[in-house]
Amino acid sequence: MADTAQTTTRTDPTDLPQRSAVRSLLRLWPFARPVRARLFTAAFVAVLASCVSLVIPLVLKWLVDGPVAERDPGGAWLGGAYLLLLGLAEALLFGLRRWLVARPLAGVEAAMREALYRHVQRLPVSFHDRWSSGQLLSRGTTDLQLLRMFLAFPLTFLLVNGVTILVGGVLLLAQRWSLGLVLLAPVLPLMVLCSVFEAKYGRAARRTQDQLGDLTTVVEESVLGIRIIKGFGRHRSQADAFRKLTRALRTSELRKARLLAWIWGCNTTLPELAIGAALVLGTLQVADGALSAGTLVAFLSTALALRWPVESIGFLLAMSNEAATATDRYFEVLDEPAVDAPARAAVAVDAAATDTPAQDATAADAPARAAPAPPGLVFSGVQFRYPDAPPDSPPLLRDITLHIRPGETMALVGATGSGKTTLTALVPRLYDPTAGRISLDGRDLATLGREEVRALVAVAFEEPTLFSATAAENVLMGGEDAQESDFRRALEVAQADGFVDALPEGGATQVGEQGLSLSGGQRQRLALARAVVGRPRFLILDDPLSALDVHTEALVEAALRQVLATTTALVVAHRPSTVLLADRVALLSGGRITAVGTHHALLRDHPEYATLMSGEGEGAR
Ligand SMILES: Nc1ncnc2c1ncn2[C@@H]1O[C@H](COP(=O)(O)OP(=O)(O)OP(=O)(O)O)[C@@H](O)[C@H]1O
Repeated sequence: MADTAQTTTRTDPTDLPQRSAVRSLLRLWPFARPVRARLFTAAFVAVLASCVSLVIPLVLKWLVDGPVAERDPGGAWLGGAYLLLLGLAEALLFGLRRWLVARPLAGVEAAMREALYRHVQRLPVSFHDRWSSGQLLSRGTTDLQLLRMFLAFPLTFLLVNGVTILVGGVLLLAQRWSLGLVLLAPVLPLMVLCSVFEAKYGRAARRTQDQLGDLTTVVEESVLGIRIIKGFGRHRSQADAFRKLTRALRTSELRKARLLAWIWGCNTTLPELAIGAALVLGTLQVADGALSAGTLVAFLSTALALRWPVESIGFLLAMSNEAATATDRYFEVLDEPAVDAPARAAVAVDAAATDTPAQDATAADAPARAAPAPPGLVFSGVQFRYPDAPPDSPPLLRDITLHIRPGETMALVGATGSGKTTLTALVPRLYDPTAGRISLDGRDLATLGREEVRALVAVAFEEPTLFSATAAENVLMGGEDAQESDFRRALEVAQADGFVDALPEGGATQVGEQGLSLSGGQRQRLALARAVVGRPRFLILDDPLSALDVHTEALVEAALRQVLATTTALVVAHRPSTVLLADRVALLSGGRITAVGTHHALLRDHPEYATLMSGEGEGAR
């Protein structure tokens, strides 16, 4: 996880490339496009409402210079009625705007969340190795909420305020240009201050949102690892880690608040000073008889009507910046290439990027490409290095050449950390080899799409992962078209039928988050049932019986033997009992397959294998 800090927890936003908030926000267009008609109508309605508010000072001018000056009560009532109607119209228009955007924007948020979730499912495992779950969670929740709020509020109001300030400025200049110039004097300095604010706030927002992601990771790990935390009494250290992050987040939030207070202060003070100066000048002009009282009232009412649009600009810019940061964070995930497509071209590129001289990789590949691969599961000159491994380290797997014939079961044996799990992970294309080729019944794995691979290959890992669903749903995940009879057969193979039937609602019983309401052995048996339910052509089992007691292991092995007889299987084995399920055994050592043969032949001829099987090698772990 060393890279996580670099890739996903960018707590130093100065490392980030300079970005334009507008360019970032424009990337939202494809999602906002379907509701563009509503968005534009809502913006138009809001502009209209704002312009209505600017008519109010003009009615006031008419009222003061007309009915009030002429002491005409009928006119004054009429003026009052006009003002009431205008106020009502403004309120109704703003209400209409809100109604227009609320529902479609909830839809935009849902569509973006769905797109993110779908994409995350399709991303390679190497992506998930690098990214912490908290960073993904915060992008799918808080960041998307920020985006919905931006589309609902700041996006419209930046436009509305801009138009209001423009129209108001023209009205001010038209009413009394000299006073208008006094009022508009702060516009330029405010624009400069706002652009400085925007740059600073953008960095602060990025830092905060990344820290929120880190915090989510800690909370999630604490919840999932609550048994370990309690078991080892790690409450205090966990709480310390949490407190450290919350303090860092608090510091960043305070910085944002300080910046906001600063721009809010400037946006309030400078216009207030200008209004004060205009009031003094205007009063002097009224006293000199150069200006009517009605014009001064209208002028000042217009100026006051412009106060909120000017003051709120800092706040709207802050929200827009947070939305731009949220957009960047969202697209950082969405821009990652998925692995649906066949990877043959990628393999060629990756091979060139490895430490192995290009001609070596090509040499290893060449025969495999020239001759069609035989049926079964074939590894030809396969090389693999984890993407985040140090660049000067040798590949974890080198020149793996192995042929598992159709219907054959091959056990894979090797010391801890020798790369057995990694080798098996290449078959369902959780990772792609950095060189060489794997073929399934003569078809190059790298030319198969994800769906095709899933249809051919099933896996059960040493660490069984279950989902918060029913026992049956967990098992049936292994075969889309599986029937009730397949389900029963899979349970029998995994010796899971007894305990599943004894659950309160049988197969329909919820197994709890990650299946934690079941024992380790029960989870492992359900995972095994999931692997065999779809009658896969190729079966990959990574030490699937490790959590079972000796008696259950013997029963599962007996049933598994029948399944293995009809499929081509690669089984990672640590114990002789599992090895005996296999027709032949491959010994993985130093990143290579150093021996292939029957269990007894290897025991006789290979001291390393004999040591591993005797359990002495395990002591070296
Ligand atoms: N996602 C990863 N990124 C980088 N290195 C990894 C990753 N997963 C495993 N490794 C490294 O690859 C090596 C082989 O790991 P692997 O899990 O394949 O071994 P194994 O033979 O299955 O071990 P065991 O028998 O203990 O299960 C280890 O040194 C491990 O640290």
